[in-house]
Amino acid sequence: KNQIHVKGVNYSIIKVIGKGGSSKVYQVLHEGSKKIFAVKYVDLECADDVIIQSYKNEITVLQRLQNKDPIIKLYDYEISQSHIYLVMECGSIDLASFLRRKRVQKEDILFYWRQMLTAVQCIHDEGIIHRDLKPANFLFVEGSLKLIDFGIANSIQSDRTSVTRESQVGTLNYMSPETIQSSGDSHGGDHTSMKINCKSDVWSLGCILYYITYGKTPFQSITNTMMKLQAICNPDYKIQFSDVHDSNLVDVLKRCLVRDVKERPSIKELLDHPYVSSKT
Ligand SMILES: Cn1cc(Nc2nc(NC3CCCCC3)c3c(C#N)c[nH]c3n2)cn1
Repeated sequence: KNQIHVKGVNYSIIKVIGKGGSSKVYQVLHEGSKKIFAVKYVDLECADDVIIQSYKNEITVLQRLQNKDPIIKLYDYEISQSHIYLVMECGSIDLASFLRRKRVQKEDILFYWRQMLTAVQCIHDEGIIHRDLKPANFLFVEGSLKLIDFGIANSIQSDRTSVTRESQVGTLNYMSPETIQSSGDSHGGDHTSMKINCKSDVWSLGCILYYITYGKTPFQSITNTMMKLQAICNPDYKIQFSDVHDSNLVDVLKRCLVRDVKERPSIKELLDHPYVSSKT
């Protein structure tokens, strides 16, 4: 069957964009308007109440953020006992796939950085902290980067047929030291403030900017998971910052990748940083 019905509206499947454990994202055509959409399908058959609630929370937040430009548009959705369908705007490519394909021109780095900061600032303003930001969470829609999820429900990986799937899902390369350490005390120990918790997303954004700038993430070369986690948390493990054309960019990277949360800049401070504010 190559048709999807959501709230009685017919969509013809064009292709599968990505699939995760129990979810798929399709590129579809709305016959009536001849418009292209993305439909995210979640199979709830083997989902427990916690998973179902996490998807409902993600939808609630997505609805609440609809008036913000850097957030993916949700046009319609359907929740039943067995499935969830989300009809959303369709992007051209996610940032992870884009970065795998080509190196970013140095003059474009600032453009992407500003858009990522603005998108994450949107969710922080709504009291949402992602905690698992990576390139696959950002999507190009008509040339601008938008955030497609908020780290509430579990994520999806792109449908890459190649066996060597260096999947972005579950990658630790963008995880902040405090997230790694706090996930230890499972008795919900994040008594720290929202202000402090927002900094975890700043660390992840710094890792994404590092990847865009240098073509690899700060700890990518450490393949052993245990060793990687230790290096992320070990202040004696010095992250390398080779010089690039713009010393302001290196300064931004160094500030985002400070292990001490209190020393790490906020999104607001990063938007005021000379790298962002000194250019047009
Ligand atoms: C070639 N390509 C075209 C797109 N477009 C697109 N991908 C979406 N998710 C992708 C699922 C796999 C991982 C990467 C994101 C969504 C989406 C959600 N969720 C809502 N709209 C979307 N648009 C992506 N790659």
